[in-house]
Amino acid sequence: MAVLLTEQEISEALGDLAGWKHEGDALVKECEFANFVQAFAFMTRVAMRAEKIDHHPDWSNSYNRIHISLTSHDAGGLTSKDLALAAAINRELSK
Ligand SMILES: C[C@H](O)[C@H](O)[C@H]1CNC2=NC(N)=NC(=O)C2=N1
Repeated sequence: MAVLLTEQEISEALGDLAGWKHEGDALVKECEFANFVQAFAFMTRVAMRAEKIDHHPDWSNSYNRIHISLTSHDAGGLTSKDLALAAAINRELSK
């Protein structure tokens, strides 16, 4: 099982993760797109990345908005896998 990050490790990492906030045991981000198709295309790209790193977002979609929450369920909090997925999501958003 992955090791939980310390508060200091989390706040340091957030410096490089634009738009992400630390809430409880999760990193959260709100995304807005031009329309539903753009939002769903983004979710599909992220789904492929999530499968590759075997770490998956908790998220919800309403038309052009997506609420994303990342946590490591098996570890009971934030791990390096959440940071890796948050960085991968930001890379997809910047394309
Ligand atoms: C067996 C497999 O590694 C686990 O089920 C993985 C898959 N994806 C996961 N994703 C997230 N966010 N948390 C997990 O604990 C988790 N566990």
